[in-house]
This record gives sequence, structure tokens and C-alpha cells, in this order.
Amino acid sequence: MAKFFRAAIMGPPGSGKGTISRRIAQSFGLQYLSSGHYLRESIAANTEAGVLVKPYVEKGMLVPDHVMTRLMLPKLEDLSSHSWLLDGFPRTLAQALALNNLYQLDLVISLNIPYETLRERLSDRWIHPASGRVYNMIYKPPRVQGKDDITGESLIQQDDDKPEALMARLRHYKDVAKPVIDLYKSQGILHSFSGTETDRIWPYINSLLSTKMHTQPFDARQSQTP
Ligand SMILES: Nc1nc2c(ncn2[C@@H]2O[C@H](COP(=O)(O)OP(=O)(O)O)[C@@H](O)[C@H]2O)c(=O)[nH]1
Ligand SMILES: Nc1ncnc2c1ncn2[C@@H]1O[C@H](COP(=O)(O)OP(=O)(O)O)[C@@H](O)[C@H]1O
Repeated sequence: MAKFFRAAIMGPPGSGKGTISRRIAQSFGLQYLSSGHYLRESIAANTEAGVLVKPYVEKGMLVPDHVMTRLMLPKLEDLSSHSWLLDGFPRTLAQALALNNLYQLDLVISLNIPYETLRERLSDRWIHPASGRVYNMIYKPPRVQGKDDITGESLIQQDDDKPEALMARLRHYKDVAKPVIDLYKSQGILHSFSGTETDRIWPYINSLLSTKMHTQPFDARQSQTP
């Protein structure tokens, strides 16, 4: 039976998880599942899940674990015959343990980025809500100011990237991430990367994944990524 590659990426808001995940998905053909993007999409579409999570996401608070696992685990079931990369889930120890009951991860990437860098990046982050495409007015500006490169639609700044919500998000991240990181460290699957620039971190992540996927051939099932 084919063995699928299961990975997760962790890091505070603005640490480059989305940017790096897209590169990984493109280079290695993994399915990419971002909890934040999925929640925002559900909120925009006003689905039952969206209505439920909206008050938390708007305040930059974590969605309760039982809600999060109830939403995410069925999505993973849909991807059971694919290799995948999770971004934003699991976020807490309870979520990590729930995931652990179903899947053994092969690799967890943890990004350590200084606070000042995070603050600067998020104040310049703009997104195209329908696709989740992310821009940065300095690092990755759109071709036309304020407009998505592909559709030409308007870009927005997320409420939770605004300074009021940002501090709360960073505080929450720090508190809850440590036991999750310790769990993956104890399983021997955690790889941490530090720095202020994604382009400098990326070659190390690229070669780590090349090595992991080469030494044990995984079935990546070339997939469409956003
Ligand atoms: N200046 C700068 N901005 C970056 C870098 N890497 C990512 N970004 C931008 O920083 C913001 C946060 O990155 P993102 O991948 O969305 O982070 P996430 O919140 O961890 O998923 C986005 O606007 C990115 O375009 C970098 O190396 N330098
Ligand atoms: N695994 C999770 N558990 C609880 N809440 C989550 C989770 N993933 C996303 N969220 C909610 O969605 C918001 C946005 O998530 P995300 O896009 O991953 O943001 P970040 O930029 O914080 O990495 C979070 O502030 C939180 O309210």
C-alpha cells in the first residue's frame, strides 16, 4: 500500500507558514490545508461552521478545541489517499493528541521569527479573500496596487492582522504552542528554523523535504494547489 507523507507547519502569525506551505505544496505536490484559510472561507460563505467560529476569529482568539477537531478531522479523512501538509492545525496539545490518534505525522516544521519582524510583516499583509492568495506591500506586492494578480479583484486587510487583535494572537500562540512543540520533539519529528527572511529559510526546508521524501518514497499524488 502506498505510504503518504504527513506534515505540519507551526509558527506564530506572520511567520511565513502560508508562504512556505505554498512553496512546499508546489515543489513536492502535497495537498495543503490551512485551518485559517478554511475558517475565513467558511465565515465568508456564512456556512454553519463559519457562523460558529466567526466571533473567535474576529477577536483573534482560538476556536475551541472540540469545534476545531470536529471541523478539521473530516477534512483530513477526505484527503486520506493523499500526502498532505497542515498549516495552523494542530495548534493546541488537545488538537495534537486528537490528530495523533488518527495519523502519525512524518515531519513538523516550526518557524521561529522575531516579534518585530512579525509585527512589520502583518501590518503590510493584504489578502485576496476568495482564493487566500497573500501579498505583502513590500516583500510580495501585487502587480496593480490593491488588486489580486489573477482576478483583478480588490485585496483586503484581515481584521485579525490589525494591531488590536495581533497582540492577543501572539500571546495565545506562545502559551499553547510550547506543549505541542515538546510533543513533536519527543517524537523526534520536529525541525525548527529561525530567521527574519523566508527566502533564506526556504533552501533548508527544501533540502530537508527532498531528503525525507527521497529516503522513503512517498506517494505525493500530484495535486492542484491554490
Ligand atoms: N518582508 C518579508 N515579508 C515576508 C517574508 N515572508 C513572508 N512575508 C510576508 O509576511 C506576511 C505573513 O506571511 P504568511 O505566509 O501569510 O504567514 P503566516 O501567518 O505564518 O501564514 C505575508 O504578507 C507574506 O507575504 C519575508 O521573508 N520578508
Ligand atoms: N487550530 C486552530 N485552533 C483554534 N483556532 C484556530 C486554529 N486555526 C485557526 N484558528 C483561528 O483562525 C484565526 C486565523 O488563523 P491563521 O490564518 O492560522 O492565523 P495566523 O495568521 O494566526 O497563523 C486564528 O486567529 C484563530 O482564531
